[in-house]
Amino acid sequence: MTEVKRRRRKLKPLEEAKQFAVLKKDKHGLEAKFISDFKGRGVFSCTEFDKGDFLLEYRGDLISKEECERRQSIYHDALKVFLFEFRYNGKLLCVDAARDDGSLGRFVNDDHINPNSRMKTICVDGKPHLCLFATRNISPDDEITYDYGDSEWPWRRTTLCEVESATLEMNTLSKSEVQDKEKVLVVVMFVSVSDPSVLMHSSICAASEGLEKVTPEKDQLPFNDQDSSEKDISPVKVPVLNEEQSFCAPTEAVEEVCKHNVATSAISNVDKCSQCVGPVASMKWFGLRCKLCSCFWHKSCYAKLHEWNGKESLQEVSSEEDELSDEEYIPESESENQSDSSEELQTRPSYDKTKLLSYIQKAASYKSSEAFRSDVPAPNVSKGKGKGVLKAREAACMYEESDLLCNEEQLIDVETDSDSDINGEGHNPRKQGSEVCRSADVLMQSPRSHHEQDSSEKYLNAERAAVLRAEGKQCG
Ligand SMILES: C[S@@+](CC[C@H](N)C(=O)[O-])C[C@H]1O[C@@H](n2cnc3c(N)ncnc32)[C@H](O)[C@@H]1O
Repeated sequence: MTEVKRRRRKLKPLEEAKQFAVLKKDKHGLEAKFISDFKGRGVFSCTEFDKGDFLLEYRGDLISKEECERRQSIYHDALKVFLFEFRYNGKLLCVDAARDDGSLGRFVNDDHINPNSRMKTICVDGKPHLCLFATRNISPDDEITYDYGDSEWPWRRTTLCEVESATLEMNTLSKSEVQDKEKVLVVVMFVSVSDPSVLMHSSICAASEGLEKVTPEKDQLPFNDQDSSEKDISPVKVPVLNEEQSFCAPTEAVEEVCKHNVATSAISNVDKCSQCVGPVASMKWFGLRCKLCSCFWHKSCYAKLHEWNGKESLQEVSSEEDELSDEEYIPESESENQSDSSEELQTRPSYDKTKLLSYIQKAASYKSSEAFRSDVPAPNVSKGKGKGVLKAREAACMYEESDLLCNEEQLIDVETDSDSDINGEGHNPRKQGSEVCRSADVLMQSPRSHHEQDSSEKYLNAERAAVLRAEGKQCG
């Protein structure tokens, strides 16, 4: 909070205007707000929480280590930050929260000095859920933070020593400039990484060294009693992925892997154009998003990149979007889900429709009953199996948090130690893959009702997930 308040005083008018605009609010007294271009969004309390209270779940697809690595290789850097790797029962797993499902867990920032919460795993039906609990009393307006672990995260490099060496290297700043704390941040960003957006590129490798086991009151848990099976997990010592793997994401590699399938989209200002890494000022901007790899571009940048005649396609998008230029500032602060209109373009540079269709068909032909919650009916599953996938997801989205059940003794610290295998279980990717994919859909619930969510966006998300599954062959 201190940093936030300090930064707030020095903000320019536009920054000031967009800072702390509420982006999302949940019903449990938390909300996501934009903090700064440097830190992005964060989660803030809008009520009192007591030490030990459950705060939120880090929701997303529960995937295997192999699938995590695969997604890392195709994801845009801005999405990699949502891959949360942890060790559970001797297995390396990952929760991928890249898809914005409306939940707030994906926006919680790191604080290794004075965090106010801690991540634990809660076992439900043998599947881990990452849940955040308050480690001290939290007041309204406090930012919720936890310790991402003992990696050298770039944003932690704000010591004077680093700044001084940065100054020497750059040989451009005077001593007095370095003493300005506001500039210190910029210097560190500039020296630590050549591209500031790389700050958003690291996977979260959760560490929980020295964490004690916590047993909260039953009513503090997001789940009710069911299927108690306590897991003992050793603490983390090494991050699962080293920085090189986590931070290395050349655009060229993404280009090679993905035959982009772009759609016009309202894009959050923390997501930058893959080509020019802009814009820096808009709250939201209109551009193109690849539905497969989730790269973003200005239309003009994309056109240049692919020698594509953007104008031709622009005629085919909705008139509402025609009125907006690429970098146009959109003053309203709103939930991304609400505003993310994804209208597919008719003309695409390298879109292989047959291939995409075959991916979706492959995905649909998986045992869908296994791939989704067994207790979630898939109403009106008719015609194409692809549609069935969508319906099942919609049904899953209707479930509330309280529909998931868990015993209080199922609470376990999150750890990412790759050395230990407590239960002596061998790593079985295939079995694990099918297990985790089913579980992934348990986790894919939205706190909003399915009526509130834009159905076309949900379809696109389901489609993208189907493509990812088909490519990964993890859910067979
Ligand atoms: C899971 S995301 C958290 C939400 C993120 N702020 C956003 O707006 O999407 C992790 C990313 O947030 C940023 N972040 C987290 N903690 C931070 C901190 N203490 N200072 C600056 N940036 C931070 C980093 O870019 C990191 O890669």
